[in-house]
Amino acid sequence: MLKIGVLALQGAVREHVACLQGPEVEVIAVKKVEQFDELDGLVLPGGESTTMRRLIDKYNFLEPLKAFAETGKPVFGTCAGLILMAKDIAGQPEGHLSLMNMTVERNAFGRQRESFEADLIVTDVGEDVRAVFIRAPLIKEVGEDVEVISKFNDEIVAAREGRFLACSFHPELTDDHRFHQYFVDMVAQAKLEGVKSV
Ligand SMILES: NC(=O)CC[C@H](N)C(=O)O
Repeated sequence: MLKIGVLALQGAVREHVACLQGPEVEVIAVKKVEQFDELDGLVLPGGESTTMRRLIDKYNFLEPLKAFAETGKPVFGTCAGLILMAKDIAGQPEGHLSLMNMTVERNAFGRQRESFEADLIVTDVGEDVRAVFIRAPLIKEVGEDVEVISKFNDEIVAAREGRFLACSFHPELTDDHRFHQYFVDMVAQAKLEGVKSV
């Protein structure tokens, strides 16, 4: 049985829990730092990244989150979660968790396109993955070790760097669970291989 946590400070927590739950996965809504110890993988949901960061600081989650990522266990960030994972955020002095070597731009689609849906090709996931974008960020630049796994209109909307996965849309808001299955497979693989020693 794999144990996957969803950071439950703010945002689309319930939806991720529903998508991940399955015969091989126990899902835990993470509300206390002590819960990190039992997890094999972690999802950082969409929501509002500045609010999430405020709550991360308020409840002293920053160091435990970084420590969890350091163990080499997989982390998956969607939308605001992707923003939390980026090393650089355009227009801001520094990133939050700074896990992935990429620069993101928040609210990159402008007011006219606050939310929309599209079918995307996602490497190793599918050719017609339904993606819901809500005040979505874009990945403007990636470092060498980052694999771009999906683009929309030539702009990067999903990427993977080793055991870190991120997308700018909301796979948890559709009935298409292939993106979550891809992450579950990453978690299973990492558990099999063992985590990196810190
Ligand atoms: N749906 C989302 O998660 C939107 C992210 C939000 N625009 C932010 O900057 O945090």
